[in-house]
Order: sequence, then C-alpha cells, then structure tokens
Amino acid sequence: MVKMAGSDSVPEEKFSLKEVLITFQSCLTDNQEIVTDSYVNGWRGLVRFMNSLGSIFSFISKDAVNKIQIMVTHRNGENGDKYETLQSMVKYELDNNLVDLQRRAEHPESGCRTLLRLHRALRWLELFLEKLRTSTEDSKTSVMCTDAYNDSLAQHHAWIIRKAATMAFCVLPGRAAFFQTMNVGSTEQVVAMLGEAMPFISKVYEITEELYKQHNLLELP
Ligand SMILES: CCCCCCCC/C=C\CCCCCCCC(=O)N[C@@H](COP(=O)(O)O)[C@H](O)/C=C/CCCCCCCCCCCCC
Repeated sequence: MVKMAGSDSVPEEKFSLKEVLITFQSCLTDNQEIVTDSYVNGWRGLVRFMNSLGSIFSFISKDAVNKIQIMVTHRNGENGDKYETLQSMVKYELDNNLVDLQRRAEHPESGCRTLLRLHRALRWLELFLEKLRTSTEDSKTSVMCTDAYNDSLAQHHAWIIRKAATMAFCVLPGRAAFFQTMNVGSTEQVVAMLGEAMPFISKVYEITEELYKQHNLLELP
C-alpha cells in the first residue's frame, strides 16, 4: 500500500503515476464507502502529473486544484468528521440543506456539487486509461484523450471550455513519450499497471455514481 500524506499536504515520495493510480485502491473501506482524504489525494497526484505535461494544461489544473481545495476546506472545517467519507458527506449536506438543488445560490461550494465535477472527470480518466491500456504503437494520445473527453466531460462543458480543452489535448506527447512521463517502466509494465489500477478507479466511479443516483444529485447546478 502506498504511504499517504495527510489531508493538507502532498505525498513526498518520488513521483510515479503507478503510486497515484494505486491511491484509488485505498479509497475503499471494507463496507464500500469512499474515504474523502484518499480520493482527494488521488486527484492531487493526477494534477501533479498533468502539471508535468506543460503550462498549456494550467487552466485545467487551476480548476481541479480549486475543487480539491474546496473538499479539503470542508474536511478541515469544524464539521470535518461529517466529511470523512463521500457517503457521510452526502448525508450530512442533504440532511442540513447545505446543497443548492435547483440553481447555484446559498451553497455554491457544497461538497456534493464539487465532488460531482470531480466524479465526472473520473469517468474521463477511466475511459482514457482504458484506451491507453488497449492502444497500439501507432495510437495517438491526443485522439484517445479527445474521444474520452467527448464521451464524458464534454457534455457538461460550455463551448469555450470544450474548444480550449481539445486544443490542449493536441499538444499531448505521443504514446511512447507519454508512457515515459508516467515513470512506470516499459510499455508492458505500463499496460500491466493500468490493468491493476483500473478496477479500483472503476469501482470508485460506480459507487459514487450509484450514491448520486440514489439521491438524485447527478445534475447539481
Ligand atoms: C495514465 C494517464 C494518466 C492521465 C492523468 C491525467 C491527469 C489529469 C489530472 C487532472 C484532470 C483534471 C480534472 C478536471 C476537473 C474538471 C472539473 C470540471 O468539469 N470543471 C468545469 C465545471 O466546473 P464549474 O464551473 O461547474 O465549477 C469547469 O468549467 C472546467 C474548467 C477547466 C477545463 C476542464 C477540462 C477538463 C479536461 C480533463 C482532461 C484533462 C487532460 C489532461 C491530459 C492528460
């Protein structure tokens, strides 16, 4: 198991995407709840990786960091214990009318709406990783990334964001260089690592999706 840092600091060990992706394994409790600190740490590591790809991604990074920070602030607040898992957060915020259900108003930074944005991005990640895992030498990362985006996050974004995001994807390094940046080893090792990490990412996504469906939260403004 990867050694994790506390909820308001960054893991200090040498950067490797394997450690980041495996972080999602530590999100799940025995009774299938999702631990907020681990979930947030997973995102921190991903953002760190994205930052290493160049400043063209900084507008995406800023938004992700902002959302991570909102979650950390809830977790470090006086009701932080209510935010220990994503399930306890949803229950607490709904029971106490802390979520804007129709339009953004009194609670523009609720944990529920913030998590929903990260959750949708996790679907993009799941699709992109699966494409990378099953890709061949001549597959283009920019095409895989764009396809994954169009099948997930894009439908929730304004035209201008879609345009900026797809332009940024065009400068992604080619598959071989991208795999090197991941710092995992040979192509075979990358593929094996993705195969190992994906089930946990998918599980975290499925559990969150079901939680939001049950409470009718999938379209929060
Ligand atoms: C083995 C491969 C590993 C890949 C690792 C990728 C690392 C990616 C790291 C972070 C992903 C960023 C997550 C972005 C969260 C976006 C949340 C969102 O949808 N925000 C929008 C809505 O927010 P509200 O206005 O409702 O508060 C917001 O409008 C977004 C603005 C920024 C643009 C978001 C574009 C997202 C593209 C995600 C793909 C990242 C591609 C990285 C390249 C590898």
